[in-house]
Amino acid sequence: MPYSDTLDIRITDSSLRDGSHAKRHQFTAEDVRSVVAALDDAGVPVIEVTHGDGLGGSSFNYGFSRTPEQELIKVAADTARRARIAFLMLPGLGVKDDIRAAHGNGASICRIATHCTEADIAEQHFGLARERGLETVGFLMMAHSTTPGELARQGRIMADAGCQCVYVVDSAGAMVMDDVTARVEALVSELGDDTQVGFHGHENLALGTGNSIAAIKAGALQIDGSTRRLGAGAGNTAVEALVAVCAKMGIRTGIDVLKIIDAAEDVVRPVMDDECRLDRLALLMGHAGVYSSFLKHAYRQAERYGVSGAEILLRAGERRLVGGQEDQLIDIAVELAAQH
Ligand SMILES: CC[C@H](O)CC(=O)C(=O)O
Ligand SMILES: [Mn+2]
Repeated sequence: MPYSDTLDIRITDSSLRDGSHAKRHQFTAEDVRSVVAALDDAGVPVIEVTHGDGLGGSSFNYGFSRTPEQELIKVAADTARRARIAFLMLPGLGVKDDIRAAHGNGASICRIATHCTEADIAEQHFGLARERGLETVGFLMMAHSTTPGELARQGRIMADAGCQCVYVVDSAGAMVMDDVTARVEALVSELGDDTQVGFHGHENLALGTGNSIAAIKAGALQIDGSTRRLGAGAGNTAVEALVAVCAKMGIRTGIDVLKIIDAAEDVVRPVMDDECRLDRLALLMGHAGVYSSFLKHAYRQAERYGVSGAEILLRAGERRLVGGQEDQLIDIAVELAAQH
């Protein structure tokens, strides 16, 4: 079943949200204006804008935003002519009033993220979003760390709470194609036709595009990416590459291949501090199953305590740290410093 009469899948560009991690949350209103204008012109149907850790993420633990995210959401909504603006929130970090404010500022898609075994903490937020007429998406993060069956059970909790599309989120970029297929198929079979399934990939094993195609073949109708891979870790699936591959495969995305390639080079790259690279630490994240947004934190603590960033990440993987435990990287660095 296609996404709609005109699209086989719907792509959400996350460069102004997941890319916030790579920018250490320093986006300006002008960055958002220029990127949204270019993506909108290329036909990207959904653009996500928020602090990297979602509404309310601007904090000591995650890193303070340069520009208040509600202001960025408003700029995005005022700039987009066709694209819809989405925001992300993690229950507890963001609160219900943040959802109301984002809606008031022009966003129309509410994406709620939980660890992959904790969907129940999002029930009231899905309820509020649906009451307000927002479209809803659920993000089951670190999906590599649980079984397809458990993921399907968690997806059912989200769907029953009002979620209209449940995402398999490969937060650590740790999945290979068969892992994606098994998880997407389990969710599709649990949720049936009433609730869609999505996939959000990271490039830590260089499999973002391949994994996204595996997800589409298994029945996913919504796929995330970031133009120029602007995202945490080695970045997200490159939207321009995914669009080009889909065009070759006859999968309709509604995005103009040449325009999105130009947007990546001429508009998004100049906004980035650096390319999102598949370097030693990023690859280790995929290998050890570490949350992609820990990358900049690992660099910072390695430098601060004079220890190896690679060792910090390997220990984080052994401890199976989850989002929100960024401060544990400090503990690990202190421990390593004491041992050396
Ligand atoms: C909210 C934190 C995180 O960056 C969400 C996400 O994109 C992921 O888990 O990959
Ligand atoms: Mn991500």
